[in-house]
Amino acid sequence: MASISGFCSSSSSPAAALKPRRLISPQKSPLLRPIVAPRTLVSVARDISADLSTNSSIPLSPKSAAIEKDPVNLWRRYVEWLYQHKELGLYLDVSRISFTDEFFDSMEPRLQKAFLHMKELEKGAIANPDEGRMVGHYWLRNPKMAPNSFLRLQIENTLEAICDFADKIISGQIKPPSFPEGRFTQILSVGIGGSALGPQFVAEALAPDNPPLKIRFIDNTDPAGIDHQIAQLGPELASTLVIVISKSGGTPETRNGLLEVQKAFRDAGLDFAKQGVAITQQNSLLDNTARIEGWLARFPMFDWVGGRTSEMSAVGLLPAALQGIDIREMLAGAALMDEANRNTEVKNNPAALLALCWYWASDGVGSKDMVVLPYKDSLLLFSRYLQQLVMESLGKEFDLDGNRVNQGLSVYGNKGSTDQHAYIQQLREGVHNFFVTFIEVLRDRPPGHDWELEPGVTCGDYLFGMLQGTRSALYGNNRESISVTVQEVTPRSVGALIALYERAVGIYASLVNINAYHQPGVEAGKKAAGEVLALQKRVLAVLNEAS
Ligand SMILES: O=P(O)(O)OC[C@H]1O[C@](O)(CO)[C@@H](O)[C@@H]1O
Repeated sequence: MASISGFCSSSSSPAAALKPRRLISPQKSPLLRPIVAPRTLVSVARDISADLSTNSSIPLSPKSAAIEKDPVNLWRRYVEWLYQHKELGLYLDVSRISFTDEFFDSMEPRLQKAFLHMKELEKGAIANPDEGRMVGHYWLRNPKMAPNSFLRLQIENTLEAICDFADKIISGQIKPPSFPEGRFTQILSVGIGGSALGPQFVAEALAPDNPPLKIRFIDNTDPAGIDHQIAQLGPELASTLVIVISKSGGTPETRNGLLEVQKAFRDAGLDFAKQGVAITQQNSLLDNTARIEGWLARFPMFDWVGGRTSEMSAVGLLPAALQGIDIREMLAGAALMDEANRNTEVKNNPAALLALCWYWASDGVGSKDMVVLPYKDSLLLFSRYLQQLVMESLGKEFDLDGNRVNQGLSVYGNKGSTDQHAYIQQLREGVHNFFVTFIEVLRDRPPGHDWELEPGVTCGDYLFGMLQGTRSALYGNNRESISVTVQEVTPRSVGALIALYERAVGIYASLVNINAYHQPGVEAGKKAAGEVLALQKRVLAVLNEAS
């Protein structure tokens, strides 16, 4: 590709140069390995000075009895189990999940088996027997791992095409047809499920304050919602790029969204085809429609990428690139994380550690929900994104041997410290049916922008304090938690987070012996909806005949 502008270029992570304020130097602690999430140290120090054993107001279940109450032992557990990815600046603290050594030993052979499954998957095994397809989202960030050169080239060429197209749209080389002096200013993304959640999460997390193109989403068949999005665009409909995303190319909600938008274009006297872009599988209904109608562009969705793991395919990369997000950095972060997750030593494999914690916390049967609490506004949609990734993958009626297991792991969450003033009350004192994942971001603001709103205290210090305080208060009442810490929210760290959870889901599915890569339950709902619509048509026909 001739010219790749900033959003597609690869550069070294700004996190490398990060020096957050008021951080404890790791060198000051002889117990620490070279890099430790420095603010986490503050929290451990805080726990050492607190007598956690006096906080418990709920009788201990046998499992809760494993919760480490001695602050010094908790500290040792933290040091022993802390996972650090130095290049990514990512830390995983599982010390507040109280799995025992016996549990760990008993899971080790199953984890080794899961690693073999993942290896087979990456080599191109048919991992979705229902649909007879491979599951290759890992190849998207490391095309060399693709099982053959045809697939490798497909991935590389698509990435080049995305960068090239985004470059031309942003630079104004490709112009809106009825606006020859201007350039495209808006994206209207039409898609649902995996064809919306990743792009929504990434837009919220990474889009700059003034992106080259602003993005809006139609992700439902709610007429009022659709009207609202179109009304908000107003005259800018003329400079809107409409990206219709559907792997299957036949999802009814997405089709309806497309028909509604096409009508809005007709009403405004605009030629939709010249502003329409399709992301879908080759020869799908959507692909054929876009080809026959001569849409502005078409990008492929591969059959070996599932909707919920499609963020690093054209589904996520094209909208991100158009918003000025460095997609090569996202891919680099994901590739680094994938590499870490190929480590067969469990302690050094963050996805395996996560899967192990989920299994312990939910008894391997989903008995507890996963509450995801990012303490960063821009990560607000992470839990919503994870909801599909985790629940559509793990929520299965049968295991791989055909036994009825009704597996799953429920995910919900919003953000800290906002939720402190909503449902944390119940988490601390109410029904004990969850474990928490805290997502901590060390960087408060870009360097040079912070200020002290009280002597010695910034706004970000409050956020940090709320996270540490909530975690300690929950732990004091036998509520377990995992903490994931990143230096800052960058394309690289977001790519790494996505890859971390994708792999953890794959490993967990293997631990509980289910197929993570199909969604038969969703099909049942779609079929039932089709029957309702068919019935409505018959009723209308009868009424029309009668009148
Ligand atoms: O991209 P498509 O084919 O429109 O599907 C959208 C979503 O529908 C599902 O197939 C079922 O809800 C999801 O797995 C998928 O992400």
